[in-house]
Amino acid sequence: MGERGAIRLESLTRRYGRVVALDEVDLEVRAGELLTLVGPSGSGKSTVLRLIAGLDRPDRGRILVDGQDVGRVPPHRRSVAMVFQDYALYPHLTVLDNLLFGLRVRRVPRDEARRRARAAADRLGIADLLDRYPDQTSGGQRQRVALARALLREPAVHLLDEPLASLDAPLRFATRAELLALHRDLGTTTVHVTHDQAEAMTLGDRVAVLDGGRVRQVGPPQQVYDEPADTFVAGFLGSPPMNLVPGSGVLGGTAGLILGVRPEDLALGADGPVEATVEAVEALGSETILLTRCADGTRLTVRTGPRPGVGTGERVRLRPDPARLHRFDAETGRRR
Ligand SMILES: Nc1ncnc2c1ncn2[C@@H]1O[C@H](COP(=O)(O)OP(=O)(O)OP(=O)(O)O)[C@@H](O)[C@H]1O
Repeated sequence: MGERGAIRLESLTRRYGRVVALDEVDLEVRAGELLTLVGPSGSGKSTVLRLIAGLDRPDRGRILVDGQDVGRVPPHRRSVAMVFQDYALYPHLTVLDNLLFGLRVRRVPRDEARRRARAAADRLGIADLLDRYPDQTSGGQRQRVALARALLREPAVHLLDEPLASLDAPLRFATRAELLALHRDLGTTTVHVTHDQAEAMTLGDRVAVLDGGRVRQVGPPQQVYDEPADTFVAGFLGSPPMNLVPGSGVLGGTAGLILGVRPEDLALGADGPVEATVEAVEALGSETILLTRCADGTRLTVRTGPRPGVGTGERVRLRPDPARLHRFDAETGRRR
């Protein structure tokens, strides 16, 4: 476990006409690691997965799996299983036959194939659905079937393209925990694409942030959150995003700088140095988001506890945590 499936992308470039989907991407996924890939729509996340799976070819650059250049290896020969958001199950086959399909193709003996399919179905809690057709199951169940099918291939690499995106919130939460447990047990190298902030923060050993076909930052999620490499990452990871204010504005600093402070690092208090007016209050139950505006027009988002006791139109004073102020270069956006 955990010894195979190391991936190395070297200067990977993919253009579609004039669109540069990936621009000289260098990225390493360690054997046994779960890496989450996040970024806005169109940033190139799916393209990374398709190239690793061999479903598409790069214009430039190399893909190494366990040190071997897989550029000329066809998809079915790559030890890679991909799970899509839309499951891609065969509608005319039962759940069991969907699970058996890949094993049959690989000529696994019938009894062994059935035994393995049942074991995977048990593992994912779908053992009582084996005789149903995909359209007789729920979205969450279908997702589990797709995951079970990927498991059965026992690949060196799992590629998951937003596998939880179509699940409702409670199911998503439960399935996320299951995915994590599964990864811990199997130790299969996994690249997980997501839009979801919570998945980005909790699922991976490391997170890679992609924007415009370039890797902006790679690191353990908490580290990327605490020390974003540039204003893009600062604004992308975290919800609501970090407040970014030009230097010499309400957060201090000097011209040529952009200062950043996360909503949870702005405390409400009578002696706070920043004065603002509350424009909107979002009570989320466990916490409250205040949208405020300073006299110079700067908008600051504040995250505070439930029932903060302030309403729309009220004046508040805010104290930024000085230890949690971020400084970026106004010109390059890079962290300073
Ligand atoms: N087959 C294709 N033909 C033309 N353009 C494409 C093709 N596939 C992807 N692109 C373009 O390449 C860019 C990257 O696409 P990709 O699907 O990798 O983004 P993504 O980050 O996965 O987006 P999303 O989060 O919306 O799925 C986009 O601008 C997209 O429009």
